[in-house]
Formats: sequence, C-alpha cells, structure tokens
Amino acid sequence: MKTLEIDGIKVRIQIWDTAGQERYQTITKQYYRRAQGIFLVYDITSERSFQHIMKWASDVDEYAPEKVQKVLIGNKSDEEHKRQVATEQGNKLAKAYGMDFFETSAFTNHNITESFTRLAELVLQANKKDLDLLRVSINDQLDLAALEEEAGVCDGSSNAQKTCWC
Ligand SMILES: Nc1nc2c(ncn2[C@@H]2O[C@H](COP(=O)(O)OP(=O)(O)OP(=O)(O)O)[C@@H](O)[C@H]2O)c(=O)[nH]1
Repeated sequence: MKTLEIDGIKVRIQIWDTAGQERYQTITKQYYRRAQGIFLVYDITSERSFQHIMKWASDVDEYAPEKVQKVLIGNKSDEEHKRQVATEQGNKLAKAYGMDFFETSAFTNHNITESFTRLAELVLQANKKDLDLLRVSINDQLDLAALEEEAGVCDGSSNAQKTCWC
C-alpha cells in the first residue's frame, strides 16, 4: 500500500507484485482482471527479460480491463556496467505500445516515485468521468445536508426546531 498526492487528491495505491515464473501464470492472470494500472517490468541487465515484455503485454491485452493503464519499466538502472538493453530499445518499445517509459532502480530509488506518480495520474485521467460523477454526488449530498441543517430538518418533520441535535 502506498499513498500519493496528485492534484490535491490523496490516492491510495494497492500494489500487487505478480510472479514472473511461467508456472504461476494461471494465478497471475487473475490479478489482471481488477487492475487499473500495470507496470510491465524488465531488467536492463537481461535481454531475455526484455524479450518477455511482448508476451506480458499480450497477456495484459487479453486479460486486463480495456481501460487499464500501462507503463514500461526498465529496472536495475544502477547496474549500468551490466546493461544488455539500451535505453533507446526501451523507449522504442514503449512508443510502439503507446506506453510511458522509465528506467528505475529499486536499489537507489531512481525514478520510483516518478513512475508510480505517472501511473497513478494515468489511472486518474482514465477514470476522470467516474471521479467527476462521484464528486458531483458527494457535493450534492453535502449541499443537501447543509440545507437540511439550515432548515432544521433532521427527523423528517417540517416544524422541527431550527437548532436541533439528533
Ligand atoms: N541492483 C539491483 N538489484 C535489484 C533491483 N531490483 C531488484 N533487484 C534484485 O533482483 C533480484 C530479483 O528481484 P525480485 O524482486 O525477486 O524480482 P521479481 O521480478 O519480482 O522476481 P519474480 O517475481 O520471482 O519473477 C533480487 O536479488 C533483488 O534484490 C534494482 O533496481 N537494482
């Protein structure tokens, strides 16, 4: 669980780290169904992990909700000396899939907050319509409550006293 503040909205993010191994894939796919945002992560020191991204991306397309937001991550940016995947390759792939791209390091924290913030922003944008409706409904309820308080209506009787504690 991680909390971020985006445009004044406190966003609480629940993070699921799915297993990468093939034998867990049946379980992994079940996580996709309720996901709103997905990081597709490879290891910049492993060409093989980069090749696997295409398979992950097609699974996401197949099993995740249509409006799921995706960000491509090349992790272990601190291991420059072992790099097998050029930054440009990551950029190109992200562009081809229409995703944002970050190189990160869980070790040094490089781009960790930035990438989480970006994915949360994308999820908020994608759900903006629902959020706006929710806001309108909350504001309506607050307005109604304020009106009721002003009118002294708290038990349904129209002649209730203006100041009433119930
Ligand atoms: N140097 C460095 N090592 C990292 C970084 N992130 C993870 N590791 C190391 O990489 C190894 C694998 O990390 P995991 O978090 O288990 O990777 P994973 O992809 O979740 O693994 P599976 O779920 O089993 O597929 C561990 O030894 C981590 O300490 C990083 O940014 N830099």
